[in-house]
Amino acid sequence: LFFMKPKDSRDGRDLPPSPPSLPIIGHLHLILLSTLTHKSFQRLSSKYGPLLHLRIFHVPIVLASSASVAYEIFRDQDVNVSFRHSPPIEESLFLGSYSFISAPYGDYWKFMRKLMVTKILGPQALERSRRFREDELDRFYKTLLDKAMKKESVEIVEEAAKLNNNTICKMIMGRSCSEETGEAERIRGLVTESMALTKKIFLATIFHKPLKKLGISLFKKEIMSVSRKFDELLEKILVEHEEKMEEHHQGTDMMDVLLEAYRDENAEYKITRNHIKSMFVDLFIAGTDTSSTTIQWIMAEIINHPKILERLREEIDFVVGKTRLIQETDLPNLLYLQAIIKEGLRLHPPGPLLPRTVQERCEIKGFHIPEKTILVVNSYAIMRDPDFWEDPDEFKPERFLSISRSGQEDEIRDKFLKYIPFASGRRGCPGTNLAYASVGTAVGVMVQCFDWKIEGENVNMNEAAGTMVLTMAHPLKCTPVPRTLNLLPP
Ligand code: HEM
Repeated sequence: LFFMKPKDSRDGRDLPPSPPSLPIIGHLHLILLSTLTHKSFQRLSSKYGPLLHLRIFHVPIVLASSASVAYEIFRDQDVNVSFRHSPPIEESLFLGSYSFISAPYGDYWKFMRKLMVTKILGPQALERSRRFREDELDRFYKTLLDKAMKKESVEIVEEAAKLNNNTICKMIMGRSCSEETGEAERIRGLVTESMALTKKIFLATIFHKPLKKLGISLFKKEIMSVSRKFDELLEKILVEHEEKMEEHHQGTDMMDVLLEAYRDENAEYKITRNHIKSMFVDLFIAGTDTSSTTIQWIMAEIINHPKILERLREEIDFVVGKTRLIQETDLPNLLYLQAIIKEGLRLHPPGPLLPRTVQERCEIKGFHIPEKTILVVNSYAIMRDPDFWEDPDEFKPERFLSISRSGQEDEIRDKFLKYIPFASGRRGCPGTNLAYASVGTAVGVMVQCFDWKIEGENVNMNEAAGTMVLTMAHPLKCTPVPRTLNLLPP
């Protein structure tokens, strides 16, 4: 009975297979087997199959965990799975109804995505904002140098978060967040508070409908408090930009781009001030911790693999030399560094689970998926699948040197998608280019300019439980020792 294929009660068609469940809680006990949800899901899929139908209390979930299932989902059902569950607190700027991340696939999402790809995060826009990032990278290097001179240890994720946060601030506002007035600190604090809330929001999203009927609104107070603090800060920045626009100042930062769209009477979609503010909250949430945790994991892997570190340093010394700091424009010539970043993201994707909603009933791998089902793609399991990856749990950047540049096209032709740290399809990450640039230059500077001392033999690579972004259980702490370089002033 346990292994009988469950049927959709309405029309008797086959749902994907389902592991044994318990009354009331469904499969919750299986998901709680590990405190790391992606690992519980990985275990379930290796035991019961790559496409499963699960249930947590009354909520049905379809779990996808193989490269060929991912291919079918992102190629054949892309629009149909380009939806997320509606947000629990509509009026919040933070993952509420103004948010681009929470937006359903529709006119608003399409308008913003186009703006983002053409004017904010696309290659040409990134070229225009390159100098903002160079300034911040220089500041990052100087902070590390200062720590090195004082022989102080550095918590890598913390410094990387400051770098990414300041970079995004600068790209949004066209100026640095002021450390003196506490602006930078406030933004960092808000991002940390928001990240701590994302898991709660995910739970609230799943359970808010039945609870709302009982008059219970999960975590509303906490979510609205963060939203109000963001609102206050972003309104100030917005007004600052409007005043500059009135003085006919021609700005090039993200706020200028969105204000122009806001004032455009003929725009395809009329955005509001709340849309603008919410978009920046989205960028902070989606772009800060993801990149910082990736930098941390990659540094940990490199420190644990001295031969890889040595080879990377040789490459950087050869391509960049010892008289200037690595820059974004060097990255296309640093193939081993690129391979290291890809391998780091394969083993440690910051978003190991990709939650979507299936909008209309459809078929995947011949199984019936009812409308409005939550779909979870386990990118962690897919990128460690032993059927597709040799030594799947080993850090071996060389594997990406042998994969052709058109790796993803080959995958698509062969009808599988085995490398998806940035997801795929329409709702895939629009910040991919920025992420590769930020992670590449940060890791590059740390390897080019410093040796790293750790306490003990090896870095502990355990994953932290209870976070939405996959991060280290024991944050990497190490002491930089400056290398002998002859850096000329920029
Ligand atoms: C290593 C760094 C990063 C990784 C691994 C990453 C990964 C992802 C993934 C997997 C998704 C899609 C989730 C899904 O399919 O449901 C996503 C979405 C998104 N990412 Fe990134 N991301 C990174 C950095 C960034 C950066 C730097 C930005 C921009 C500043 C950014 C902006 C976004 C946005 C706005 C979305 C939502 C897209 C939508 O809903 O249409 N990400 N990211």
